[in-house]
Amino acid sequence: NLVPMAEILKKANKEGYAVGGFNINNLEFLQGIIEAAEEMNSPLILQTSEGAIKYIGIDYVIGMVEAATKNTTIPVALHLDHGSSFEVVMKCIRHGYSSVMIDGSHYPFEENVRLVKKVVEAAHSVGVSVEAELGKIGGTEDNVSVDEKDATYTDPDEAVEFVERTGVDALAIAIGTAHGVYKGKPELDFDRLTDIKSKLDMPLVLHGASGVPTEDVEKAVKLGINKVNVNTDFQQAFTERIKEIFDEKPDLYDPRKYCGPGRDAIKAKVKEKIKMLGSQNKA
Ligand SMILES: O=C(COP(=O)(O)O)N(O)CCCCO
Ligand code: NA
Ligand SMILES: [Zn+2]
Repeated sequence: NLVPMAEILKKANKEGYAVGGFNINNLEFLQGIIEAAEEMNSPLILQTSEGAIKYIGIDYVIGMVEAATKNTTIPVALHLDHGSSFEVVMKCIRHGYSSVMIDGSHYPFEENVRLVKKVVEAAHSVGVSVEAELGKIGGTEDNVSVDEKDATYTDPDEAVEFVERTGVDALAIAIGTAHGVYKGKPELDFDRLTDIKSKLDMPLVLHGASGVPTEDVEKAVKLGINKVNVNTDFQQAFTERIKEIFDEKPDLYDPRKYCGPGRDAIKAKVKEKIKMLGSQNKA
């Protein structure tokens, strides 16, 4: 049984820690992530991008997550990451997602407000939580892509107006992170985060956390980030372990012999992230 993301993030905001928004790409990601969270007694936000839903199939996503959470004691939300339209959001809600992101950050402000407001009314009417984004983070992942020159930081005053007019449960902000692998060292605008948090004491979300130094993520959490999205680091952990396996045994052909160790690598990396976010024993 799933819980609304708002519940998980309200507690995180109150107690000053962050919860992982960890993307699932296949069975092994789901198993590695849920096992790590259970062993760390941590709340968890499982999330799928639209690309992952296309790859896995939404019925499989729901079926696998149902199996994964059937006997769990930790609170788990199933969240649509970077929902691109009202229609996709409604499809996920209809299939049983407990939380959705509607990402209107590439639209003009008024259009973003209009779209998000519409999603919030529909989602909240059936107890589903909503995340939106204001400002644009850079990088490319799946079909989410923003040129460096188009990346824009979140304006604190705009953020206040945005939240008042939409009623979102969580706001993804742009303070210098980017999706995917960084080219240079990311420089986070901690003053901007402090300013936004002082004006909006609500759950704030950091996207693009893979490749951000641990101490910078820990500082962002201290300053008020309550959800941290991670995908690339887990994809790299999975892939690097499998490459190692094939270096040792190039003639392997049983997928369990390399996807199993890949799963273990994800699990270990998830535990590191949970420690970084401070959500251990917060279930
Ligand atoms: O913010 C993130 C994760 O970013 P990263 O992969 O840099 O950790 N995501 O939203 C995950 C997937 C994005 C598009 O599918
Ligand atoms: Na990143
Ligand atoms: Zn993202």
